[in-house]
Amino acid sequence: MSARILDGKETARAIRGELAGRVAAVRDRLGRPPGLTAVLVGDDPASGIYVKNKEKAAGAAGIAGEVRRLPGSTSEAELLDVVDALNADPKVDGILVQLPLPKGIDPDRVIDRILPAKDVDGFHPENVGLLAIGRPRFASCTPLGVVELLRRHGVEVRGARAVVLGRSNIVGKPMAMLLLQKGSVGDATVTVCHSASRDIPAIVREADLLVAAVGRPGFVRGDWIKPGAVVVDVGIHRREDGSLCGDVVFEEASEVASWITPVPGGVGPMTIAMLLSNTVAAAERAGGG
Ligand SMILES: NC(=O)C1=CN([C@@H]2O[C@H](COP(=O)(O)OP(=O)(O)OC[C@H]3O[C@@H](n4cnc5c(N)ncnc54)[C@H](OP(=O)(O)O)[C@@H]3O)[C@@H](O)[C@H]2O)C=CC1
Ligand SMILES: Nc1nc(=O)c2c([nH]1)NC[C@@H]1CN(c3ccc(C(=O)N[C@@H](CCC(=O)O)C(=O)O)cc3)C=[N+]21
Ligand SMILES: [Mg+2]
Repeated sequence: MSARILDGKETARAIRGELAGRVAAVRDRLGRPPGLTAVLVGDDPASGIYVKNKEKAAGAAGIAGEVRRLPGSTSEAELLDVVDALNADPKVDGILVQLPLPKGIDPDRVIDRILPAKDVDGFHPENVGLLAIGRPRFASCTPLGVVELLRRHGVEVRGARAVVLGRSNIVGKPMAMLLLQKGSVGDATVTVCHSASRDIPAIVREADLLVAAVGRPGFVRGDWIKPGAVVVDVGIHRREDGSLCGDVVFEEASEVASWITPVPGGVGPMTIAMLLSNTVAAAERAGGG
């Protein structure tokens, strides 16, 4: 069997198109477009690429996207001042501080400082808590993108045995929480694996839906996949030849799965689409809308 492709690039394009009407309505009501500011500290090359992609996508959707580039020598206090200024800026609906931050800056202190109503990454404890109790406001963009990608391809999650590989606050944990939500895109039976989990291949073999977010290239092999399972690969790694690959050996898994995400062109573009969608939602709520 050859798996069908969960096309994140095309789906993200469609979502950007659908946001246009909402962006126009915000412009009418507020007299300005939705605003998103990404803060990039230091010059990590991968972070630089992601932030540039976000800026481009924002522009394509009619959102005023700005990048604040700060030197790697920036102190935590200086970064907190920048966050305070963005919190107070009425033209900024969404704030994103690109992770990882340089050593010496505590990411938790920075995330805690972002106004929850502008936290379009969905990393602030208030937004994480709202998701955990089934009242999501802003959910983390990557897992939200996964769920939206599945929904738009008609992939049924309800009742499925889902296995999430990875428990990070950005991907694994919120992914598990979204799949666990009551109704609509949730209602899965969720297992979460991490570095202390025993016999991961055996756990993965039970999965109807697998989400791989371990950050290890080629970690998941084809013979771990249950025939007909849905495979979502969040991992992204640059090979020595410059090409990209995921946490799953695509060539093997696509022989067994029913649906699979490619890398690139799968989860990555959906992450950015959800960031834009969260930003438009923040703008819609701004000024009492
Ligand atoms: N496409 C996109 O939009 C995005 C892609 N990514 C990519 O997704 C991947 C994961 O990102 P992120 O969650 O931030 O990564 P982290 O490194 O923060 O988390 C990795 C998780 O995987 C677990 N893990 C690591 N090694 C193993 C192992 N050998 N066996 C079992 N579990 C293991 C860790 O366990 P423990 O907790 O025990 O340490 C941890 O929970 C990366 O490749 C990243 O680049 C990330 C964000 C967005
Ligand atoms: N505060 C914060 N929020 C994030 O959402 C965040 C972050 N920090 N730090 C890093 C991770 C990683 N991440 C990606 C976004 C887009 C692609 C993406 O566009 N990927 C393309 C390819 C990109 C390329 O060509 O390199 C694809 O998969 O097709 C990938 C990864 C967001 N993250
Ligand atoms: Mg995100």
